[in-house]
Amino acid sequence: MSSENLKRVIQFGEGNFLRGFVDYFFFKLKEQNLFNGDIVVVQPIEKGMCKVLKEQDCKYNLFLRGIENGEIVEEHSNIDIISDCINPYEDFEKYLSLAKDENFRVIVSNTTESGIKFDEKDALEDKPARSFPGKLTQLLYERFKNNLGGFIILSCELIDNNGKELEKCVEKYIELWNLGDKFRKWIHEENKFCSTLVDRIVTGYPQSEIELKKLENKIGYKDLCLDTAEIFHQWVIEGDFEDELPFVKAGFNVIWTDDVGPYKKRKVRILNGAHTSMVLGARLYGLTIVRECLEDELINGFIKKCIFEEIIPTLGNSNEDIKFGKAVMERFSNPFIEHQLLSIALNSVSKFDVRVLPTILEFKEKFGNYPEALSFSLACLIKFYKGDEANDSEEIISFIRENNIESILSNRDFWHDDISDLIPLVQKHYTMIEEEGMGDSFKYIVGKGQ
Ligand SMILES: NC(=O)c1ccc[n+]([C@@H]2O[C@H](COP(=O)([O-])OP(=O)(O)OC[C@H]3O[C@@H](n4cnc5c(N)ncnc54)[C@H](O)[C@@H]3O)[C@@H](O)[C@H]2O)c1
Ligand SMILES: O=P(O)(O)OC[C@@H](O)[C@@H](O)[C@H](O)[C@H](O)CO
Repeated sequence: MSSENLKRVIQFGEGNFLRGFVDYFFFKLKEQNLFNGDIVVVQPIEKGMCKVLKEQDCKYNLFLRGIENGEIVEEHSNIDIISDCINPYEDFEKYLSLAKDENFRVIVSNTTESGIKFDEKDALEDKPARSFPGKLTQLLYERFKNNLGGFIILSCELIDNNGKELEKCVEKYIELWNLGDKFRKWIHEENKFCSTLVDRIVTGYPQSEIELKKLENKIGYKDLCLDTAEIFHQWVIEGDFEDELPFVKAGFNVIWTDDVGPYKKRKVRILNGAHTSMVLGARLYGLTIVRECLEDELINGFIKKCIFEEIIPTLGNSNEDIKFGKAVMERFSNPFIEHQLLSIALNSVSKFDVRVLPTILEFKEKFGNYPEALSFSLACLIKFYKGDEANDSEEIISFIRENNIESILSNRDFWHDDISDLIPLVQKHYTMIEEEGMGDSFKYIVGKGQ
């Protein structure tokens, strides 16, 4: 393999997750001489970390820590796989010129759940288009006009069918901007939009001063892009590009598959579902990080009830689900990771709608009654949003603050379904929280059914 460093990957997003996951994968691949390229990062929105990253030569430290097979594993890498960071709002021509470099072969993105959206106000002449798919279409069109090959596009956003949804948005821009059938054909024949599922708890820049100082002492200087994460990782990718991207050969837990769906459902329902159903109540109860929840007997019992008595039975109780559930309990107990409840609590209404509510409704269908712990977590969500720590859109927060349980649960913009049948149970739990407090309420919920 040539020692020349080619620019091979264009990465939309410079956030903690991509730096703690995808960039680490490519860094390791290159270390093993299985990949001879660098990554160029594109900042997808106007404000971001590109300037800071560039100021430190696009290098940063990543600390991975956890327990594997009963052993403590700690890994520190000084990641230097990024060769440039481009802010298309400041240098659109440089951004567009990426399309002309034939060595680029891979596009990766993680633009959060809000990123893969079509915006009809975008124009081809915008410098740049506002949305991420708009920017991507501008780049792909430029590449097509230069008669070059297409890309393997790996979407990491935590939405259903991320790759297909991104392709649909590009299709809409082809219509809106009249880019023609030849380009459409090139898009579908030369490019592969892969849906993927990512899994790694990335806790980012340390929030506690003690933790920060400890890590800074290890590296001996201040790194504003310092990143922390667990050791565990899984990347399930639709397609098979192992020949070009030999992640499995490099020892990564990567699964090339025809269908990401079942893996995603398991991960979102169990891991993200457990996070979202536990953090708001645990925060009201006075805890700060995930590990404390596992160490607290009451909250530990609550999480177990959510995962093993409500979520996994709804999924069908397969051995794989049970194994994953047990692994999640271990991952949450990771003694090295400080995962802030408030960071998980961000935008909880939309997370609850996608990660928890489907289990509540399917449980009722399957077993005839609503799951006690998950329904209780909906009462906790409402109580939390009525307090002063909620972090969500102004519209959502004020609606919950100003309305009663009945109106909140009848709001179809939040829940996308008729969940009015849940009103009496959630009302009962909400009243219990108000009258008995969080501790006794958790005791009641955890004790029920034993
Ligand atoms: N942190 C984790 O443990 C973890 C694990 C798996 C998946 N994820 C997912 O990754 C996403 C990013 O997490 P993070 O920790 O890197 O957050 P972050 O805040 O560090 O980074 C967010 C990134 O998204 C971009 N972005 C934000 N809003 C956007 C928009 N409207 N359009 C385009 N781009 C936008 C930002 O520019 C930035 O690059 C989250 O949505 C999360 O669901 C996170
Ligand atoms: O990243 P969010 O805010 O969408 O969700 C919070 C956590 O549930 C999430 O980050 C998990 O830690 C992650 O999805 C694990 O792979």
